[in-house]
Parts: sequence; C-alpha cells; structure tokens
Amino acid sequence: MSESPLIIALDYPSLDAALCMADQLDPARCRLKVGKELYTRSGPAVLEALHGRGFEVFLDLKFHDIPNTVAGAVQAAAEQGVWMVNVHAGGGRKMMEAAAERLEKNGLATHLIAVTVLTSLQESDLQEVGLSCTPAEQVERLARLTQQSGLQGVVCSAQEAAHLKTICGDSFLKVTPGIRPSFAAVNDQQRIMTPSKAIQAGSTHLVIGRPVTQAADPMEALTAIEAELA
Ligand SMILES: O=c1ccn([C@@H]2O[C@H](COP(=O)(O)O)[C@@H](O)[C@H]2O)c(=O)[nH]1
Repeated sequence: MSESPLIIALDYPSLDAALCMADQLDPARCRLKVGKELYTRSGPAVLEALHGRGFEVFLDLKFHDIPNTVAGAVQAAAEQGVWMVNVHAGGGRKMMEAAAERLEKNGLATHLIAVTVLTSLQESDLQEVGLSCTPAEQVERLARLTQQSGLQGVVCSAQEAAHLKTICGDSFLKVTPGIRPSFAAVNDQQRIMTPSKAIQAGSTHLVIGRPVTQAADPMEALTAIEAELA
C-alpha cells in the first residue's frame, strides 16, 4: 500500500503502452489511475496486470446512469479489486446512495467517490449547460450531496480543496486532477494548481497524468514532483 498522495493517470491507447510506463514506476511511490480510454481498449486485463505488479488502482470510469445500473457497475469494479472507483455526483442522491449501499451490502471496501465539476470546466462552460453559478459554488453543492449520500470523498480541483476541508472535514477525500508543476503545460485543464500548493490547500490525493507520462524523462518529472512535496 502506497502512503504517497500521488496517483499517476495511465491515459494510454494500449495495454502495452500503459504497462511500459507502469514498469518504470514503483507501487511504494504512487498509485495508478485507469480511465476510459485504457479500460475501453484493454478491459479487466489491465487491472489484473497492475494488481499483479503490486499497484493500487483508481478505476476512473465516472459512472452516471440510473441507480440500479450504477450500483451494478460499482459492484463489478469493486469485485475486480480496485482501490477506488467513482461516479458523477450529477447522477443525484438516489444514484449515489444505491452505489454506496451496494458496496456496503457486499462487504466491499473499495473507496467510492464522486466527480463534482470537471477540472477542464470554467464558469462559462457551466453557463452553457444551464448552471448559473461558479465552479466553486457547484463543487460545494455536489460535495455536500456526496457526503450526505454516504460516499467517502470527491473529485474536485485543488482550488476548491481548502473550502471543502472546512465544510466536509479532513477525512473526506479530496482527489484533485488538474495538477500542474511549474515545468508542465496546462493542456486542456482550466482549474489548476501546483503539487505543493494543492497539498497545502487540503488535497488528499493528486492525480497527475501528462506532466509525468508525456515528459521527456517521466522518472525525472516524478522525482521533481516528489521533491516539491518533501
Ligand atoms: O475533473 C477531472 C476528473 C478527472 N480527470 C482525469 O485526471 C487525469 C488528468 O490528467 P492530466 O494529463 O494530468 O491532465 C485524466 O485522466 C482525466 O481524465 C481530470 O483531469 N479532471
């Protein structure tokens, strides 16, 4: 089990490419995240391969459907032994409660968290989908709903972590993508923060993809991030 807050996102188009990166990493230094592209390409085989190498895995499929469907999907993920799985908080209270209850009923210890507002979105994007509020306001609303629904935490940006720490507590997980070390490109992220500032703000886990996986020397990038956090 890793004590590190780092979760490296394996956003690759093939199992071979993902394992090539995983084989350079150390399960004592990070956890790994498997998302939609890699899981759609490789299926459960990627989880078996990463678990076999000793990694804890966050299966980031962001389930969003009717309660019965999401509960079944979350159970299926947990039965594959993943450390963490997620749903979209926008699926609502009944959906989140059904998912949490399914894990509880089956004695599955996988962490269940909910995505609040994607880190690639800013206020104008929310306006376009009919939400007349800031990302911070929507994150607060969905984090409160997530906690009331019995989940262990949220995906949010590090920019919201300090406020969520105040209203939801220290033990409520704040898993934050959109992490950008000073040396990295912003890419398609909007609500970003550096690794050290994110931890200071109250992020419990930092999700980092391209700043490591697309770096000229991924291990050098990872070591620089660890040094920033030390
Ligand atoms: O709000 C969210 C939710 C999930 N993600 C995922 O995190 C990683 C970030 O990768 P980078 O290369 O560091 O940008 C990626 O897998 C996303 O699907 C997110 O970015 N924001």
